Amino acid sequence: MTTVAAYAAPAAKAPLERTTIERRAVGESDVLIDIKFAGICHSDIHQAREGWGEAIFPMVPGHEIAGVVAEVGPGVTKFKVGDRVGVGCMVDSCRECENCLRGEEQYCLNGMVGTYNAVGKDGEPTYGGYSEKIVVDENYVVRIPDGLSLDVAAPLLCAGITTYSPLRHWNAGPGKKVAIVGLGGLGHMAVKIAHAMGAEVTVLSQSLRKKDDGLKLGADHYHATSDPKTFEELAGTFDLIVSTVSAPMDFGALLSLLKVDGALVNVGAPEEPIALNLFSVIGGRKTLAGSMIGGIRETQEMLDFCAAHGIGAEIELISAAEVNEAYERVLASDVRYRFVIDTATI
Ligand SMILES: NC(=O)c1ccc[n+]([C@@H]2O[C@H](COP(=O)([O-])OP(=O)(O)OC[C@H]3O[C@@H](n4cnc5c(N)ncnc54)[C@H](O)[C@@H]3O)[C@@H](O)[C@H]2O)c1
Ligand SMILES: [Zn+2]
Repeated sequence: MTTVAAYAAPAAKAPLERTTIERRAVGESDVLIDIKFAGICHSDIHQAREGWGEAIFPMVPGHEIAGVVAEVGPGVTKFKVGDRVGVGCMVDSCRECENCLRGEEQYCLNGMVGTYNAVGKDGEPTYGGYSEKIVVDENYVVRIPDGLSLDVAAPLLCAGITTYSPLRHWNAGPGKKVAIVGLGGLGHMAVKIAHAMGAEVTVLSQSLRKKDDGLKLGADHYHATSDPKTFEELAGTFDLIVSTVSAPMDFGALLSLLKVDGALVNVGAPEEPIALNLFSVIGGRKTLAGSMIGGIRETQEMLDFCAAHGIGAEIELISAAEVNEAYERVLASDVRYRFVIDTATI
């Protein structure tokens, strides 16, 4: 076991504070990673404040982890000391169910093991990336390509894969009109990735406040959802809409923007349910779907895609002591576009 410094929420809604945690000894197929950077995902805040239900405390959030391999177990074949690596939202799964076997471990029928706020196969709680080091089985670790700096790569491990996966699955690409709802951490990655895939990209944001940024990120069009004219003008326009909004939205209004056979894919995880009039999917044979992160193989594919297209996150690098302030700014939609903790400051 190794004692490492970390930032943890001691209880629901309590501010995060510096503490120490134990990491397990490096086992047969484990790698020990020196964490360099950890992104702050809105899911960290939902969980640290028990917005999704009862959680495990103390909680060390962080599932956008970028670092360097410091030690490998005797059975490790994929990584060596010094490799640049990432860890996302899961650190284990059953490896035997049909979903694990086809590389979609995020949908493990026996429950994936979350990077934090979960219990590992050893019966111990898992602790996430707001810490100096982490020990992870090599099968749940991905390689960060040389062309990507670790700081801008960290958010790809959740925000990147969560948007890449549905964009791929629903075939975003040339000739497709794709709308991204919400221009936060996930939304800004979705814009960059959909643009790189060759789609015609529209941002649907609450206001036009971030329009210049959105166009620079790769959007072709930018509209405010607070303006009723947006919904008149864009009715029946899109093949695919990806919603990244962290609060309940009017999904009926978004569905009206789809073409016949279009799909609205929600990746946002609001704490409250929504009400939906089902006539909004009947008319136009529309699909309302969801998507959760991506499998390990697809996460590697996404990192390679991002490196090939020169895509990293737009980040604001902060020290660990600034994490509570950063949470408030995320909640106030005041982030451009991902806070990343420099873990050397823990
Ligand atoms: N499906 C998954 O696998 C997955 C993975 C990561 C995050 N998430 C969830 O996705 C959501 C977004 O995460 P993020 O890290 O990008 O958060 P974020 O805070 O960076 O971005 C959320 C965006 O939603 C906008 N927004 C908030 N309230 C709104 C409202 N009422 N109307 C319109 N827009 C509104 C914000 O302005 C912001 O642009 C969170 O709920 C998070 O938990 C899901
Ligand atoms: Zn996340």
